[in-house]
Amino acid sequence: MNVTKVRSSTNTYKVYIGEGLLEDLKSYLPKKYTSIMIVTDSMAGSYYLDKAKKGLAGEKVVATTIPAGEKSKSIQTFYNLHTDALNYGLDRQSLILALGGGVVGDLAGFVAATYMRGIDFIQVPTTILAHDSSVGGKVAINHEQGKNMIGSFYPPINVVYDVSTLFTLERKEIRSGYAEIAKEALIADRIFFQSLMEIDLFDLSNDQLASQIGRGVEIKASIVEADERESGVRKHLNFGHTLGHALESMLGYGEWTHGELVAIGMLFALRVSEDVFGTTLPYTQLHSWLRKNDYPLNLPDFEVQQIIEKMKIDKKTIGRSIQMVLLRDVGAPVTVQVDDNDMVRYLKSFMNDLKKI
Ligand SMILES: NC(=O)c1ccc[n+]([C@@H]2O[C@H](COP(=O)([O-])OP(=O)(O)OC[C@H]3O[C@@H](n4cnc5c(N)ncnc54)[C@H](O)[C@@H]3O)[C@@H](O)[C@H]2O)c1
Ligand SMILES: O=C(O)C(=O)C[C@@H](O)[C@H](O)[C@H](O)COP(=O)(O)O
Ligand SMILES: [Zn+2]
Repeated sequence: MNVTKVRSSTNTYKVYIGEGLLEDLKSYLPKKYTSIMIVTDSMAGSYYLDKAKKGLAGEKVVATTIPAGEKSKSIQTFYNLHTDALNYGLDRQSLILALGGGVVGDLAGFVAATYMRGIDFIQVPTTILAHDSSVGGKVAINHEQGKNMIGSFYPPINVVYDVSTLFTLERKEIRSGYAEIAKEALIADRIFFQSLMEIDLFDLSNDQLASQIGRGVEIKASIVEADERESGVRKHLNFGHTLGHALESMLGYGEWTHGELVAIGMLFALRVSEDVFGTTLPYTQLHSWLRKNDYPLNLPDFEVQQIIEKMKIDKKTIGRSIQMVLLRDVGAPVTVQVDDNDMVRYLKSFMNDLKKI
């Protein structure tokens, strides 16, 4: 088992990564709770809820299941979970346990952050992408107008990542998770990035998967420890997200996965970086790898001005000015303000390039 410690302003928590951890889930709880409410979704729950309950044998456990998918990161589901917590009689000594991917983790974490002004929660991620979402304490729900617009920084008390859950993931979810791993590599580790570009996502060994997730978690943990509240370097974890989040919201949440759109956002950010810094970056290499692994790159036609308006609804925006995370080089990210006129030009040229290949 691999254990990474993450220091936050309110607590230090551990990220346990290993196989079969669900079977002994209880041993990762730091104390006795009056009750535990497991929040899961219809897909993750169908595979792993019974296992998680068994791993908590002897505890007072209740469970609530939300519909699978990004649309559940909504104010309505958030409210329903508060109602469930009240109906189940959760008190300030209760625990919320998020069993699922980033949707469950972000949503249940935000419920924990707000229920009775905050109760403990534990992340039990079951997707590859959730190596990113379960670490760092960003919890949120979406607003119709923008991603993660309603939320908080609220660290978990621990993260228990049973990687044996990952073998039931659908292909598009493997792709989605690996887009965030590629992001971590691009902003922090050139050698890691090159090694990723050699893998076939649908022919991964257990060891490859565990070590690549482990490296992703290391990178994420070191950045969030340095800048928990995103006043500086944490913005780099948003590489690819300025466009990615805009597209997610324009496409209506859930038709495309988060990672698929972050992947397109990263290609765009590489193109803009090349222009801004007059350099050559691995755009073509990333593009070929995305194609080889069947990432969808066929965006519908959007008005460039509409995309720009959406990009402005971003937490990095200052005034009305778009801030993008760019790369001076692989492993050398920097946040840069991009002028609207330049953005029109960049987007038009990028959308044309995407159509050509
Ligand atoms: N808080 C953060 O720092 C952070 C970081 C990255 C992404 N996010 C958020 O995470 C969300 C995306 O997370 P996600 O990609 O995990 O999506 P998700 O939670 O919707 O999971 C993807 C799909 O996989 C299913 N699933 C989950 N575990 C499974 C398993 N083991 N086997 C089979 N199917 C399984 C789910 O039911 C769902 O249908 C987005 O909302 C994104 O904004 C947050
Ligand atoms: O942890 C972070 O910081 C990130 O930016 C990680 C991103 O992968 C993630 O999608 C995050 O939820 C985006 O945050 P937001 O503040 O742009 O909503
Ligand atoms: Zn992300």
